[in-house]
Amino acid sequence: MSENHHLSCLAFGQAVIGPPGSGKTTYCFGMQEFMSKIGRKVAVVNLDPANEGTPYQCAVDISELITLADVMDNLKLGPNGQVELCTHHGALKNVFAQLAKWNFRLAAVHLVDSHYCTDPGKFISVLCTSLSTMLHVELPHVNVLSKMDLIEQYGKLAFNLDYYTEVLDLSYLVDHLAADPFFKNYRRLNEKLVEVIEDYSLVSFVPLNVQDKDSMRRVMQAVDKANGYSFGDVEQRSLDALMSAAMGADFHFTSTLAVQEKYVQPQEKTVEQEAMEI
Ligand SMILES: Nc1nc2c(ncn2[C@@H]2O[C@H](COP(=O)(O)OP(=O)(O)OP(=O)(O)O)[C@@H](O)[C@H]2O)c(=O)[nH]1
Repeated sequence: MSENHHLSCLAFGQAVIGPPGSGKTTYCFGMQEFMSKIGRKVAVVNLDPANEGTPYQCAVDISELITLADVMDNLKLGPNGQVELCTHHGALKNVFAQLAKWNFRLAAVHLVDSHYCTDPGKFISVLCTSLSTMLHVELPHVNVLSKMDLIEQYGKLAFNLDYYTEVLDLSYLVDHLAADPFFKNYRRLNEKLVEVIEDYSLVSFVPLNVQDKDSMRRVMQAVDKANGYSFGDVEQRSLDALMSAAMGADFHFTSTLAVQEKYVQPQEKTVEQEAMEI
């Protein structure tokens, strides 16, 4: 997405991937705006022919070359299959490998809807998809929990936010799931799945709310670290100026606890907890 002036032969980029509706278009639009504001040269390339009427300024749009209808007709495919492109199919991986040959330093930015954290079964499945995407696309990788402002839209979190972002001891998640009579019979399967995730020890998440500049900065810096982009003094000064104008002194997205306090409703205390505090 962005160019580094000091290394004219290199370009740095984010390969934004994730399931349908996870917020990729919104993220590209927000990141383009955010980076432009701090003086970074940005070009967004749309590689999804099904993506119509993108809100961001597109430097290259694949739908000018091929449409979804053409692909479906020629290859006898249905309209779905977005996730498999990242977990199984070779096409996307080949595109990234070619871009690497052309000196693009890419990091994958994998977005998943944060409300999956409120359902332990879905969260295990998100962990599996994230891990197989990381292993398949073979790029430096940043997993992002998108739409933080909607995290508890469909239910409450059973654990603190850092439990989900840091992917801490998953046995608690399995226990929690086993308490549900529907999932009781699948305990062994879930234990094995989380064992694979823990053995690799690769998956963690950065929380994101695209409306929040501090949150965008945190994701941008995680991606910069992943793809090796380093910026100069001028950009740092623009970033400092933007951030000081953007947020109150009391809130920083760098702390997961602060993010939790902002977006997660406090748990109701039990009588025992109230008594302990007294
Ligand atoms: N509240 C809130 N809504 C968001 C956020 N990010 C995305 N959305 C909404 O989520 C919906 C899906 O977002 P998109 O950006 O279109 O998702 P996508 O991954 O590009 O979707 P596909 O192109 O269908 O794969 C839209 O209605 C967005 O407005 C966010 O941080 N907060």
